Amino acid sequence: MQLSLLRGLSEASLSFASSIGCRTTGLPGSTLLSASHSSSAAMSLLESAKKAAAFRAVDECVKDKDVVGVGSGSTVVYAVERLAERVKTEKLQLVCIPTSFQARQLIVENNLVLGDLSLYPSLDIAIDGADEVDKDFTAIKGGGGCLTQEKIVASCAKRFVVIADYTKDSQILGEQYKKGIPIEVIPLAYVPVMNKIKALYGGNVELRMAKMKAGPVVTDNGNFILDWVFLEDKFNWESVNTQLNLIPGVVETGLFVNMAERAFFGYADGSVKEKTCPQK
Ligand SMILES: O=C[C@H](O)[C@H](O)[C@H](O)COP(=O)(O)O
Repeated sequence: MQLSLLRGLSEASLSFASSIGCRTTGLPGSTLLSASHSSSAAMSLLESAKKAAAFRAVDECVKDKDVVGVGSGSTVVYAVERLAERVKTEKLQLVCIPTSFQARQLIVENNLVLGDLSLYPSLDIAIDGADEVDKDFTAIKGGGGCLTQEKIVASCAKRFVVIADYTKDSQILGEQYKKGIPIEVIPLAYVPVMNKIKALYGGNVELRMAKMKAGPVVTDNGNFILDWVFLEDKFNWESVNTQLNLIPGVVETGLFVNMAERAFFGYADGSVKEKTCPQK
Protein backbone atom coordinates (compact mmCIF):
# COMPACT_ATOMS: atom_id res chain seq x y z
CA MET A 1 0.00 0.00 0.00
CA GLN A 2 1.34 3.45 -0.81
CA LEU A 3 2.56 5.47 2.16
CA SER A 4 0.38 8.46 1.35
CA LEU A 5 -2.59 6.12 1.29
CA LEU A 6 -1.61 4.67 4.65
CA ARG A 7 -1.33 8.12 6.13
CA GLY A 8 -4.67 9.15 4.61
CA LEU A 9 -6.32 6.06 6.04
CA SER A 10 -4.78 6.71 9.43
CA GLU A 11 -5.79 10.36 9.61
CA ALA A 12 -9.25 9.90 8.14
CA SER A 13 -10.03 7.06 10.51
CA LEU A 14 -8.82 8.93 13.55
CA SER A 15 -10.64 12.10 12.66
CA PHE A 16 -13.83 10.18 11.90
CA ALA A 17 -13.60 8.31 15.18
CA SER A 18 -13.05 11.52 17.07
CA SER A 19 -15.96 13.20 15.31
CA ILE A 20 -18.40 10.43 16.17
CA GLY A 21 -17.14 10.48 19.74
CA CYS A 22 -19.15 13.68 20.19
CA ARG A 23 -22.38 12.30 18.81
CA THR A 24 -22.57 8.61 19.32
CA THR A 25 -26.32 8.48 19.91
CA GLY A 26 -28.42 7.85 16.85
CA LEU A 27 -25.70 6.04 14.93
CA PRO A 28 -26.38 2.39 14.17
CA GLY A 29 -24.23 -0.04 16.12
CA SER A 30 -22.61 -1.40 12.99
CA THR A 31 -21.46 2.10 12.00
CA LEU A 32 -19.91 2.60 15.40
CA LEU A 33 -18.27 -0.79 15.24
CA SER A 34 -16.77 -0.17 11.84
CA ALA A 35 -15.60 3.32 12.86
CA SER A 36 -13.97 1.87 15.91
CA HIS A 37 -12.38 -0.88 13.83
CA SER A 38 -10.94 1.52 11.27
CA SER A 39 -9.72 3.77 14.07
CA SER A 40 -7.95 0.91 15.79
CA ALA A 41 -6.58 -0.25 12.42
CA ALA A 42 -5.09 3.20 11.87
CA MET A 43 -3.67 3.20 15.38
CA SER A 44 -2.09 -0.18 14.93
CA LEU A 45 -0.46 0.96 11.67
CA LEU A 46 1.21 3.79 13.55
CA GLU A 47 2.17 1.51 16.42
CA SER A 48 3.80 -0.91 13.96
CA ALA A 49 5.74 1.99 12.51
CA LYS A 50 6.94 3.15 15.94
CA LYS A 51 7.94 -0.36 16.91
CA ALA A 52 9.91 -0.90 13.70
CA ALA A 53 11.90 2.31 14.27
CA ALA A 54 12.56 1.58 17.94
CA PHE A 55 13.66 -2.02 17.41
CA ARG A 56 15.99 -1.09 14.54
CA ALA A 57 17.61 1.72 16.51
CA VAL A 58 18.21 -0.43 19.57
CA ASP A 59 19.60 -3.26 17.44
CA GLU A 60 21.95 -1.02 15.47
CA CYS A 61 23.05 1.48 18.08
CA VAL A 62 23.21 -0.19 21.51
CA LYS A 63 26.10 -2.43 22.50
CA ASP A 64 27.23 -4.28 25.60
CA LYS A 65 28.17 -2.17 28.63
CA ASP A 66 26.53 0.98 27.27
CA VAL A 67 25.04 3.62 29.52
CA VAL A 68 21.79 4.38 27.71
CA GLY A 69 19.58 7.44 28.01
CA VAL A 70 15.94 6.39 27.82
CA GLY A 71 13.61 9.00 26.35
CA SER A 72 9.90 9.49 26.92
CA GLY A 73 6.70 9.01 24.95
CA SER A 74 4.90 6.22 23.16
CA THR A 75 7.71 5.22 20.77
CA VAL A 76 10.23 4.78 23.56
CA VAL A 77 8.03 2.08 25.07
CA TYR A 78 9.10 -0.17 22.19
CA ALA A 79 12.76 0.78 22.60
CA VAL A 80 12.66 -0.30 26.24
CA GLU A 81 10.90 -3.51 25.24
CA ARG A 82 13.74 -4.26 22.82
CA LEU A 83 16.45 -3.30 25.32
CA ALA A 84 14.91 -5.74 27.80
CA GLU A 85 14.78 -8.50 25.17
CA ARG A 86 18.42 -7.98 24.27
CA VAL A 87 19.50 -7.93 27.91
CA LYS A 88 17.71 -11.25 28.39
CA THR A 89 18.80 -13.04 25.23
CA GLU A 90 22.27 -11.55 24.64
CA LYS A 91 23.11 -10.94 28.31
CA LEU A 92 23.96 -7.30 27.59
CA GLN A 93 25.04 -5.30 30.60
CA LEU A 94 23.37 -1.91 30.32
CA VAL A 95 22.65 0.96 32.66
CA CYS A 96 19.59 3.05 31.78
CA ILE A 97 19.20 6.73 32.62
CA PRO A 98 15.58 7.98 32.57
CA THR A 99 14.37 11.28 31.13
CA SER A 100 11.01 11.35 32.95
CA PHE A 101 8.84 9.65 35.52
CA GLN A 102 7.45 7.54 32.66
CA ALA A 103 10.93 6.46 31.52
CA ARG A 104 11.90 5.53 35.06
CA GLN A 105 8.79 3.37 35.37
CA LEU A 106 9.53 1.68 32.04
CA ILE A 107 13.11 0.90 33.10
CA VAL A 108 12.02 -0.55 36.44
CA GLU A 109 9.05 -2.50 35.05
CA ASN A 110 11.29 -4.08 32.40
CA ASN A 111 13.89 -5.10 35.02
CA LEU A 112 16.60 -2.96 33.47
CA VAL A 113 19.36 -1.43 35.59
CA LEU A 114 18.38 2.09 36.65
CA GLY A 115 21.04 4.80 36.91
CA ASP A 116 21.06 8.57 37.19
CA LEU A 117 23.21 11.47 36.04
CA SER A 118 24.98 11.86 39.37
CA LEU A 119 26.36 8.32 39.05
CA TYR A 120 26.65 8.29 35.24
CA PRO A 121 27.16 11.87 33.99
CA SER A 122 28.52 10.62 30.67
CA LEU A 123 26.28 8.41 28.52
CA ASP A 124 27.20 6.33 25.48
CA ILE A 125 23.88 6.91 23.77
CA ALA A 126 20.44 8.43 24.31
CA ILE A 127 17.42 7.13 22.41
CA ASP A 128 14.28 9.24 22.30
CA GLY A 129 11.13 9.97 20.30
CA ALA A 130 10.26 13.27 18.64
CA ASP A 131 7.18 15.18 17.57
CA GLU A 132 8.82 16.28 14.32
CA VAL A 133 12.29 16.24 12.76
CA ASP A 134 13.24 18.56 9.90
CA LYS A 135 15.74 18.06 7.08
CA ASP A 136 18.54 19.59 9.21
CA PHE A 137 17.83 17.21 12.09
CA THR A 138 16.29 19.93 14.24
CA ALA A 139 13.61 18.26 16.33
CA ILE A 140 10.53 19.40 18.19
CA LYS A 141 10.12 17.54 21.45
CA GLY A 142 7.91 17.93 24.49
CA GLY A 143 4.53 16.97 23.05
CA GLY A 144 4.24 14.81 26.17
CA GLY A 145 5.71 17.49 28.43
CA CYS A 146 9.08 15.84 29.09
CA LEU A 147 11.50 18.06 27.17
CA THR A 148 13.81 19.42 29.89
CA GLN A 149 15.07 16.16 31.35
CA GLU A 150 15.23 14.76 27.83
CA LYS A 151 17.47 17.59 26.68
CA ILE A 152 19.74 17.30 29.71
CA VAL A 153 20.17 13.56 29.24
CA ALA A 154 20.69 13.89 25.46
CA SER A 155 23.30 16.60 26.06
CA CYS A 156 25.27 14.15 28.23
CA ALA A 157 25.30 11.42 25.59
CA LYS A 158 28.01 10.81 23.00
CA ARG A 159 25.27 9.91 20.51
CA PHE A 160 21.66 11.06 20.40
CA VAL A 161 19.36 8.92 18.28
CA VAL A 162 15.75 9.76 17.40
CA ILE A 163 13.09 7.12 16.81
CA ALA A 164 9.71 7.98 15.30
CA ASP A 165 7.00 6.88 12.94
CA TYR A 166 7.03 8.21 9.38
CA THR A 167 4.59 11.06 10.16
CA LYS A 168 7.37 12.89 12.05
CA ASP A 169 9.77 13.09 9.11
CA SER A 170 9.47 16.62 7.66
CA GLN A 171 11.36 19.04 5.48
CA ILE A 172 10.60 22.00 7.75
CA LEU A 173 9.25 22.27 11.28
CA GLY A 174 5.51 22.81 11.42
CA GLU A 175 4.90 20.93 8.20
CA GLN A 176 3.15 18.10 10.04
CA TYR A 177 3.26 18.89 13.74
CA LYS A 178 0.82 21.76 14.20
CA LYS A 179 0.88 22.15 17.99
CA GLY A 180 3.94 24.40 18.04
CA ILE A 181 7.12 24.45 20.08
CA PRO A 182 6.71 23.31 23.70
CA ILE A 183 8.49 25.57 26.20
CA GLU A 184 8.80 24.71 29.89
CA VAL A 185 8.40 27.74 32.16
CA ILE A 186 8.51 28.56 35.86
CA PRO A 187 4.81 28.90 36.80
CA LEU A 188 4.91 32.48 38.12
CA ALA A 189 6.49 33.69 34.87
CA TYR A 190 4.11 32.17 32.36
CA VAL A 191 2.24 35.34 31.35
CA PRO A 192 5.35 37.55 30.92
CA VAL A 193 7.06 34.76 29.00
CA MET A 194 4.03 34.36 26.71
CA ASN A 195 4.03 38.09 26.01
CA LYS A 196 7.77 38.18 25.34
CA ILE A 197 7.62 35.28 22.90
CA LYS A 198 4.76 36.93 21.00
CA ALA A 199 6.63 40.25 20.92
CA LEU A 200 9.80 38.57 19.65
CA TYR A 201 8.40 36.18 17.08
CA GLY A 202 4.63 36.64 16.71
CA GLY A 203 2.34 33.65 16.42
CA ASN A 204 0.20 32.32 19.19
CA VAL A 205 1.31 31.08 22.62
CA GLU A 206 -0.94 28.99 24.83
CA LEU A 207 -0.65 27.59 28.31
CA ARG A 208 -1.05 23.83 27.96
CA MET A 209 -4.08 22.71 29.93
CA ALA A 210 -4.48 19.30 31.56
CA LYS A 211 -7.09 16.87 30.28
CA MET A 212 -7.95 14.92 33.44
CA LYS A 213 -7.20 17.67 35.97
CA ALA A 214 -8.47 21.20 36.36
CA GLY A 215 -5.81 23.73 35.41
CA PRO A 216 -2.53 23.51 33.53
CA VAL A 217 -0.28 20.57 32.79
CA VAL A 218 2.43 20.39 35.46
CA THR A 219 5.72 18.86 34.33
CA ASP A 220 7.85 16.29 36.16
CA ASN A 221 9.83 19.31 37.37
CA GLY A 222 6.79 21.17 38.77
CA ASN A 223 6.63 23.69 35.93
CA PHE A 224 4.13 24.73 33.22
CA ILE A 225 4.32 24.19 29.46
CA LEU A 226 3.66 26.86 26.86
CA ASP A 227 3.01 25.84 23.25
CA TRP A 228 4.20 28.46 20.77
CA VAL A 229 2.48 28.08 17.41
CA PHE A 230 4.72 29.97 15.00
CA LEU A 231 3.51 31.43 11.75
CA GLU A 232 6.68 31.79 9.68
CA ASP A 233 8.57 28.87 8.23
CA LYS A 234 11.97 30.50 7.80
CA PHE A 235 13.25 30.72 11.36
CA ASN A 236 16.87 30.12 12.27
CA TRP A 237 16.03 27.58 14.95
CA GLU A 238 19.43 27.71 16.62
CA SER A 239 19.05 31.43 17.20
CA VAL A 240 15.39 31.09 18.24
CA ASN A 241 16.35 28.42 20.77
CA THR A 242 19.09 30.62 22.21
CA GLN A 243 16.82 33.69 22.43
CA LEU A 244 13.96 31.78 24.03
CA ASN A 245 16.31 30.35 26.64
CA LEU A 246 17.42 33.89 27.52
CA ILE A 247 13.91 34.92 28.59
CA PRO A 248 13.78 34.91 32.40
CA GLY A 249 11.39 32.18 33.51
CA VAL A 250 12.06 29.88 30.57
CA VAL A 251 13.45 26.58 31.84
CA GLU A 252 14.03 24.91 28.47
CA THR A 253 12.61 24.70 24.98
CA GLY A 254 11.50 21.68 23.00
CA LEU A 255 13.79 22.70 20.13
CA PHE A 256 16.61 20.17 19.84
CA VAL A 257 19.12 21.81 17.52
CA ASN A 258 22.40 20.14 16.49
CA MET A 259 21.78 17.28 18.86
CA ALA A 260 20.55 14.25 16.91
CA GLU A 261 23.12 12.18 15.08
CA ARG A 262 20.76 9.62 13.56
CA ALA A 263 17.04 9.29 13.03
CA PHE A 264 15.06 6.10 12.43
CA PHE A 265 11.61 6.58 10.87
CA GLY A 266 9.45 3.48 10.92
CA TYR A 267 6.70 2.54 8.47
CA ALA A 268 3.63 0.43 9.02
CA ASP A 269 4.98 -2.38 6.82
CA GLY A 270 7.95 -2.78 9.18
CA SER A 271 10.47 -0.99 6.99
CA VAL A 272 12.66 1.76 8.46
CA LYS A 273 14.16 4.85 6.87
CA GLU A 274 17.50 5.69 8.49
CA LYS A 275 18.99 9.14 8.25
CA THR A 276 22.39 10.31 9.46
CA CYS A 277 23.01 13.96 10.20
CA PRO A 278 25.67 15.23 7.77
CA GLN A 279 27.07 17.62 10.37
CA LYS A 280 27.75 14.87 12.92
O1 LIG B 1 7.43 15.04 25.84
C1 LIG B 1 7.49 14.05 25.15
C2 LIG B 1 8.66 13.64 24.38
O2 LIG B 1 9.42 14.69 23.87
C3 LIG B 1 8.35 12.60 23.32
O3 LIG B 1 9.56 11.98 23.01
C4 LIG B 1 7.73 13.17 22.04
O4 LIG B 1 6.57 13.89 22.36
C5 LIG B 1 7.38 12.05 21.04
O5 LIG B 1 6.47 11.19 21.63
P1 LIG B 1 5.83 9.95 20.87
O6 LIG B 1 6.89 8.92 20.76
O7 LIG B 1 4.71 9.52 21.76
O8 LIG B 1 5.36 10.44 19.54
